[in-house]
Amino acid sequence: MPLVAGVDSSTQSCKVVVRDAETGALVRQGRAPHPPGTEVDPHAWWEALRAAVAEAGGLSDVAAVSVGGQQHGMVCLDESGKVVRPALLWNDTRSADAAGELVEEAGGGETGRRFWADATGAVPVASFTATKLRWLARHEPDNADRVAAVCLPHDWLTWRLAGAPGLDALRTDRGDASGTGYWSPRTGEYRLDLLEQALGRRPKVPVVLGPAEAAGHLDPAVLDGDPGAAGRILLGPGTGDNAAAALGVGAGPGDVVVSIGTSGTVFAVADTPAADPSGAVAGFADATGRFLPLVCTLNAARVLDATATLLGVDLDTLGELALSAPPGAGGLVLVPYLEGERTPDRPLATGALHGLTLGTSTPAHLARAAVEGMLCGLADGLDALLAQGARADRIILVGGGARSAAVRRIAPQVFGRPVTVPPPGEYVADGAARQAAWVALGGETPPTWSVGDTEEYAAEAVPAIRERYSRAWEQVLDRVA
Ligand SMILES: Nc1ncnc2c1ncn2[C@@H]1O[C@H](COP(=O)(O)OP(=O)(O)O)[C@@H](O)[C@H]1O
Ligand SMILES: O=C(CO)[C@@H](O)[C@H](O)COP(=O)(O)O
Repeated sequence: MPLVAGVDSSTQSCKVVVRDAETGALVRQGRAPHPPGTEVDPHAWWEALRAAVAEAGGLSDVAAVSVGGQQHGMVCLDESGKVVRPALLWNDTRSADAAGELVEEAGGGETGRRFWADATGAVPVASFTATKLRWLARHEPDNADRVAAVCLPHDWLTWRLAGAPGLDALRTDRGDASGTGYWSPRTGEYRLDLLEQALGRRPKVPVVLGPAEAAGHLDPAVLDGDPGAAGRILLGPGTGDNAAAALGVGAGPGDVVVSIGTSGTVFAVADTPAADPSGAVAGFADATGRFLPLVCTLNAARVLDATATLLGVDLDTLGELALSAPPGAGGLVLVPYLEGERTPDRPLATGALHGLTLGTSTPAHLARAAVEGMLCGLADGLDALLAQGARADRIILVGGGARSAAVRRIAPQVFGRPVTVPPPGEYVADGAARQAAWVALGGETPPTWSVGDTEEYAAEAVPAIRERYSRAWEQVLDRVA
């Protein structure tokens, strides 16, 4: 039984799974935390990956390994392959003005947004790599001048696993390339003109591999591995974490995945590329050769973390409190823009609490409002996805937040549709492992793995929750400068 490994280098932590390549059975796993903040030295991801791999029992017996990673992060390398500055992550909003500039330069307004949606599948927002490069050019010109290559978190980790063999060896895949702002999912080509427009020069970019094309071999020395493994362990192309999650849950036509991690994402696997000039839906590519129209919010599981901290309770108690309050929380609405927001595009916004009365000033009402507010942002994302032609025959709920019973039970009330919840698991790492199995075993499609027994959560829709939220979300303050 050949084994394969999958890595999820996500915002908060690194997770590694080792699975049977043919059946998908879980053999062993490990995890390690990432540092907090929206600017992170990539070496911290490397150390976390090493620790998670060690906890998972090493990689010397696997046939292939693939890395799934948080999307968009700007990893700049100099001529010698050294990291130029800490990476700016997808949730770092300092490049909001840069996003506006890029849209203006393309004609501004509807014209500018349509240009970018047609050229790259998505309208620039602060999350995308291109806007971070523009920020670098404006604010750190000396660093910008040193950039010889730019890549993404998963590209860099794959390259490190290969032994960092020179900038020409950088590899990526369609899924992650589609979040840069300088690659077109429609043509499958880089738009180096747009990269140059953003940064003022054309650094090297990773070669974009096909869905099951190997990125090289693991250098056993880098993980203190068995030297006998040299040249034997294949590296998969890897992909962005959402594309990996789609592979991990086996999403197909008619499925919409809602992932509640640090980010909240709502996405579908599609046969045709999306180009939404409103900017709500990003027309990404997936990890199988298809497309991944996606809506992303900056505020998801951490809204629950923050509310639990505010109330001085743990996450389970927060969930119990939320379920003890009535649907709609008696009119209390939490607008959850704790990190600014990406969808809607309000990078400077802060959160707000509306509808406080003596009656709603209870821990239970606040807990309920937090869960509902977070889900309302995702429900708006679902509507935007449906407006772009996606079908939602089934909604699959994953991510750390899906471990909350309150989230699972309140989601159908807010979405107005039942949700399907696979067993708790690491679906990004699983998707990366499934990609690795595809690379190791070959074939036209990835091997068929079962996710196990899913649970269905159904409930009567409570439209009043979203109606009240829709009147509240615009009424927030921007953060103090
Ligand atoms: N039982 C739970 N109830 C609510 N949230 C949970 C629970 N367990 C984990 N989480 C949330 O999961 C989040 C991490 O999710 P994860 O999908 O691993 O994030 P990321 O991929 O962005 O690093 C944490 O912010 C935490 O609040
Ligand atoms: O920016 C996006 C998608 O466009 C985020 O989904 C990141 O990919 C981070 O994901 P998590 O760490 O929250 O899973």
